Formats: sequence, structure tokens, C-alpha cells
Amino acid sequence: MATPQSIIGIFPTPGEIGQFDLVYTEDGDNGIPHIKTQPATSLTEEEQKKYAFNALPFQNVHTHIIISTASGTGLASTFFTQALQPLLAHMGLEETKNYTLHTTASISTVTDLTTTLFLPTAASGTPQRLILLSGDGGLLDILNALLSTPSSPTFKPPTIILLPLGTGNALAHSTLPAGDATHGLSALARGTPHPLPFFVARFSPGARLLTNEARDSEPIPGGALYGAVVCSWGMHACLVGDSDTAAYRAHGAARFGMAAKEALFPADGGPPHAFKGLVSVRREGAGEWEALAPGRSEHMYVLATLVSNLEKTFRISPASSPLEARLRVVHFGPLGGDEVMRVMGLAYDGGKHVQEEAVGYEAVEGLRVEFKGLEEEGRWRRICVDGKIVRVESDGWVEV
Ligand SMILES: Nc1ncnc2c1ncn2[C@@H]1O[C@H](COP(=O)(O)OP(=O)(O)OP(=O)(O)O)[C@@H](O)[C@H]1O
Repeated sequence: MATPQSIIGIFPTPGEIGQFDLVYTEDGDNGIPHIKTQPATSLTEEEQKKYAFNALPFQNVHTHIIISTASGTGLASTFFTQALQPLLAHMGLEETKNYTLHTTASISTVTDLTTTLFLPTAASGTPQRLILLSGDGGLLDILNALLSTPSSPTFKPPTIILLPLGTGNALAHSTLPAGDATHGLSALARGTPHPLPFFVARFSPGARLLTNEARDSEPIPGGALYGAVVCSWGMHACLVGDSDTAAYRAHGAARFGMAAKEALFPADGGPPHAFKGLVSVRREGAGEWEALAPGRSEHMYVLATLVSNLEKTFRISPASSPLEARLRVVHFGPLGGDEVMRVMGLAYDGGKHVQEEAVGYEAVEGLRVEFKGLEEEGRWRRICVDGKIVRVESDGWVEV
């Protein structure tokens, strides 16, 4: 049976004039839903209006569907065949005529597609819709490739629908209606586009983007990465970086907790690492850079974010509302492993960690971390931008 959270919308019944189906999702294996229908006749007039699907925007604008095969636990293709493809049929959309299907074959597929297809289309002022079956990384790739060249005066940003098929899915979980059981399909059918707020993280010369499970590294084009979710240094960046291996990825979002245990309770029995560096912020309306926490020279957690949730239930910034365009920083200094587990556990309890005395939480316009030779080992100088990891030089810096 359909529930308000599982309703995708009301669509014309194929081949029947004047008849309509209520289309909704039902839970399936691995969290991938099935598409179900029932006659829409049982709904009130008000409900019919609320859930009505408008086909016009889809018929007038070409859609590109991108299946990111390596995102999350590799279920994007299953999601397409089991959920999205049947829904596209209800929407009356046909492959080639209305949409083009793209499947990723490498880490650069999304970037290449953007550079060769989506960016020229956007630059020429042509509207386009991108349905992205991935985590935050797919969107990050599109964002960075779109911003890789100076904007043309005719630039028309694509409408992007991000269906959460990654691990954390921060953007989707921070923007979808609470309790949404449609995996973002209701937003696809009935959502309203909204500009995506983003930040730029600029790095000192010599900073390298780590790739291939940190075995390789490459320079950062223009020394800057754009992000829409998070820029962090300290424990968060280490957890994301350490757990970005094929072996860890198989565990889904549990990979972060597994890496946390290893980082917080080192094998030598000592305390977790205290991260050394100078951290400053530009407070809202202040203009000047000031110390994040005066007198604190060692840090454990320094994280700036534009979103409320980094995972479905990990509410890192409870004051952030969807697509609000306000950067907030969450931070604390060195604590014991058990205390870090307790404090961060509160983030899974609706974001109560920000009420803790040890935790700082405020809206800022900018964040800056300078290393000044204080950290010898490169692993303590890793910065996370929306899941990507950058290693900064020992005398380097990052500025958001
Ligand atoms: N076939 C492929 N081979 C290699 N890399 C791929 C392939 N398909 C996608 N990728 C890369 O895998 C990464 C997946 O990142 P994405 O953010 O989408 O998933 P995630 O990290 O599991 O989720 P989240 O960022 O939400 O936690 C992206 O960098 C993407 O470019």
C-alpha cells in the first residue's frame, strides 16, 4: 500500500485516456525499491493536485541519465533497471528521444562527459537535465568540470537530480523531504529546481589530489577544488581517506565507523593523534581572519559544511537547512578515543553533539588551515573536499 512517504506521483495510465495511476515505491532487497501502481481514483481532489505529474518539462528538455557503477556498494545499475526505468515508462519518456543513458567505466567518465557534452550544452544556453545515480562524488565531478573554464555569458546551469546511490549521500539526505521512501524519485517527478550553493577550497602550490586508494597523486588544476558538502581536516578527513579502499567500501556507510575505531584506538595503545596546525576563520560580517579557538594549537576535528547531514542519520550541522548557502564549522580539540566516540555518537542522535561544551559550532564565511611545518607526516595533512582527499605540503595551507 502507498504511504505519503512512498508516493512518487500520479501519472496517466499507459494506453488509457482519462485514467491515472498512483505510482509509489515498495522496499526491495539491498534497499533498492520496486515501483508499484494502484488506480488513482481513491485519492481526494486535493491529493490528486498535490501528486500530479507534469510531463511538459521532461518532454521539452533532454535528460541525461548517469549510472555511476562504482558508487556506494555498486547498486546504481540495479536501481536503474528495477526502479528508474519502470518510472521513466510511466513518465512517458523514451530512450534516445527523451533521454540518453550513460554508464561510468572509469573514475574520469563523469568528468569527461561533463567536459565534452554537458559543459558545451550549458555554455550554449541550452537547458538540460542530468539524473545522477551516484553519491556526492558524481556531483562534485560535474561541479568541478562545469567550473573548469570561465563561464560564458549564455551559460545555463543544468538541472541535476541526484538519486542517492553512494555511501554517505550527504547532499541527497540533506535536501530530500524527511522520511522520503522513494529514493529521491518523488523529487525527480515533482521537485522544484533550486540553485546549488557551493564553496571553493584553494590550496597552496604543491598540494596533491590522492587517487587509486592513495597509491597515486595528481596536481590540482588551478590549485582549487569546488565542493557542495564538506571541507575538513583532522579526524574526519582521515576517516574518509583511510576507508576509501575497495575492502572498506564493501561495508557501505559502516566503513566510517570501522576506520574511526582504528584511528581512535591506535594499536600501540596510545591516545588518538592530536593534529597540529593554525586554524582561522572569517566570521560572518567580520572581514578579518581570526583564530578558530584562541589558545588551541592542537585539534582533533575541524569541519566546514554547507549541509545538515553527512549520512542519512549523521546530522553534523543541525542548524543547516536545505540548500541554505551558509557555511558552518564544527570543531573540537584533542579528546580521548572513548570521548570522541561518545561525542560523535550524539551526531547520530539528531545532531546533539553541538550542545556539548567541548564542541564549537558557528556559521562562518571562510576557514583557513596553515601547517607551518608543524606536522611532519603527510597523512596528518590530508584535507577532505566532498569525499576527495588532498595532501597539503608541510608548509602549505588550504583556504575555504
Ligand atoms: N566504473 C568506475 N570505475 C572507477 N571509478 C568509478 C567508476 N564509476 C564511478 N567511479 C568513481 O567512483 C567514485 C564514486 O563516488 P561517489 O561519491 O559517487 O560514491 P561514494 O563515495 O560511495 O558516495 P558518497 O560520496 O556519497 O559517500 C567517483 O569518484 C567516481 O568517479
